[in-house]
Amino acid sequence: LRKEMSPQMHNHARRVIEEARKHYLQLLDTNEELKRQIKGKRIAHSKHQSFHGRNERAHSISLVSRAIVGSVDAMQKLGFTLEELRDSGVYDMIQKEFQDIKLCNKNDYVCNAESPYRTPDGSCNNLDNPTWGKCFEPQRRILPAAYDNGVDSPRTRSRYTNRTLPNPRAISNIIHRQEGNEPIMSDRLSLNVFQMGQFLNHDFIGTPLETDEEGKLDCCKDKTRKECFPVLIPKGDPHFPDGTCFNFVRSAGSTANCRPGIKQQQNQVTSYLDLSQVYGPTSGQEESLRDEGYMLMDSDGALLPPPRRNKCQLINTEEHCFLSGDARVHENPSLASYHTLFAHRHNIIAKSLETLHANWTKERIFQEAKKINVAMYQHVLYNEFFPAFMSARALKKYNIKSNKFGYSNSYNSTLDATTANELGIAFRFGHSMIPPEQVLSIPNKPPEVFSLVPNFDNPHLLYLHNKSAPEYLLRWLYLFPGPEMDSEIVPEVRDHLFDNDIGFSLDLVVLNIQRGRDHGLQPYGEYRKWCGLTPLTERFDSLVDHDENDIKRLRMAYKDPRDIDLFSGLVSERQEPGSSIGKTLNCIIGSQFQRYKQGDRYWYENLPPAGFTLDQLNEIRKSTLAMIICSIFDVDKIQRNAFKLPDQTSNPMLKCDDILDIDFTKWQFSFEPVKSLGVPVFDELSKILRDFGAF
Ligand code: HEM
Ligand SMILES: [Ca+2]
Repeated sequence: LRKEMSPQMHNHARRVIEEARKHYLQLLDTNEELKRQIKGKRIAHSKHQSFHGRNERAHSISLVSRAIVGSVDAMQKLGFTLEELRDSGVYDMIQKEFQDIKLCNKNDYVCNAESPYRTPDGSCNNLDNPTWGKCFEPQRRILPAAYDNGVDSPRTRSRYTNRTLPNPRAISNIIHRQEGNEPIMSDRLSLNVFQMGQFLNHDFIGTPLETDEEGKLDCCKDKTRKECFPVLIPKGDPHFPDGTCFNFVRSAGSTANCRPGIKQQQNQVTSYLDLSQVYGPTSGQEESLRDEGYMLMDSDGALLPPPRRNKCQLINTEEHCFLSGDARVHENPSLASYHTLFAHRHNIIAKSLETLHANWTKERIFQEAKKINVAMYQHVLYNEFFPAFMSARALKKYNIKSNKFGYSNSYNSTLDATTANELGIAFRFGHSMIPPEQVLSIPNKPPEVFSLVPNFDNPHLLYLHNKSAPEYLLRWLYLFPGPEMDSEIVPEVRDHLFDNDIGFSLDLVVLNIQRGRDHGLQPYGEYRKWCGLTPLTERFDSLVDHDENDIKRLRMAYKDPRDIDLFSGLVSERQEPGSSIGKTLNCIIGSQFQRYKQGDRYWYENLPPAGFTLDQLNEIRKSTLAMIICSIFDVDKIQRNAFKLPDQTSNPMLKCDDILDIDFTKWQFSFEPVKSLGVPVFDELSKILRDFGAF
């Protein structure tokens, strides 16, 4: 029976909502972006402020989302269920109250269905749902959220026993501590799996944090603030002194048309695999990274260009930070070398196109080069990267590998490619593959080894050897093995993450576990069920996909296996035969990457005008990471598959001269994007008709 809401209650609801609006808009007092967003209403007492290191738009969206979720929470506290609030018109009242905020009105998309090129922000990829996969939208969920209060507060208790969940640092110490002096190394995979993994995740997810007016919060001081979820370090910690605390700031939310509901975390990058980490996830950012048809580089064309303001750790006044499509670019030097690689690759493609087409506009050169660059990257991911560590069973089940011939015919406009919240935690499995060092591998010289810790957020290594370091870092990434995917995490990120001069640091594992709880994610066992694997019981022998040693550690950390946090459960899983990761991880990764493929209208194997002619597609299909590296650096030899270690029989070293680049003459004839006609016209119609065969 539906609970009726009395008129008094309605009035009360209105007051609660107005209060929420007022409260949060006051917080926005200093927010320039939001002031632009509020039509016709001026907020008083504006104070000029510069916003260090945060995306203003993401912040505005998160504040509006807080006001809306806050209203829902306040009403729920009065004893109404979410269904009752929806059915009794309270949701409509909330939505109306926020209608004048432009951020809440996203129904005005005019999509060009014939455009051969993606939008930078991912809008209009799905023509029926133009915001699917767009940046600043809420993350998708695989399973419903399990917030303590049902609306937005972190999950802190067992849903089975109601006991408080174990402390994340205690879990980290018990399950994720590295036992030996060195991590266990893979005998199959090169470090490129680690580095492509991090580079790739910055393409599909970027979860902004809640911030205060200054853009910095001290949650160890202000423990009770709504934006805070600090982690107290248990007594007797082997690394951190007693009584210390990790400053954990909660993730920011997003609004989805300001529809009232529970908190959903925001994604401030595009979900699609569109190299948004290179080109930027908004048209404004893309514009600032461009040099007409080319990508901007630094003054001698070797490294990425300088940003307007340096915000990374610089140790040398002649050096600068990097302007890139993603602010995380200098997280470690080998990541920056990947960004450099793909920016250079764009320019090589642009040059080839310009040579073929003197009459093309700069815009067309840029867009076509970007389209080819993204296509090659997608091909490398799905045919080299994933097959290197996923199981053959999962590759098949989730339709990961590409067709050998013809178009893929797999686009499904009902499949939402928006990144799942759960993937943002699950894909951190790569944290167990982080090496403790960064190495410059120079031919015929001993390797130059640098500790990782002083190189977080510091681009200095890239400048070494006259800026040839990106090449030497990459040489290290393909010639050397990476740490095995397992539950052990190197102390460089488990004890020394972002170590500063005064010895303050973080534990990446703690962030992973606490982040999952912050997002209200359900525990590991629930995702096993979703994947069709055997459910967990209160007995530890129900962990059938874990080895004895890992079960021992899990048992020490958790009272009940059903409470095991998603990150810890996944990285400690036994590897599926023929794969470097376990069954549940294969399932979560496979199902999302199927969406990135089949839910992307611009997937490179789709029909033109979004895709390519068959001749062009067949060229793209020759792409390998080795080919891309050979085309940019002065490398003599490289193994065929750069994600796997060289092996005389199965993965031989090849001369770069023998690895042919794609043949750009196939772009002699291309779809002409003519907007005024509303349909694409062709450079040479007969050629295209032959390609299509069927037409
Ligand atoms: C030296 C290497 C790396 C460092 C220092 C690093 C550090 C970090 C940090 C500090 C965060 C934010 C944690 C939080 O507050 O919740 C993060 C998030 C993440 N990391 Fe890493 N990471 C590294 C490599 C990798 C690799 C190799 C992968 C995957 C193969 C990966 C996947 C992720 C993912 C998916 C997220 C979530 C991103 C988001 O939601 O915005 N990371 N990492
Ligand atoms: Ca993207």
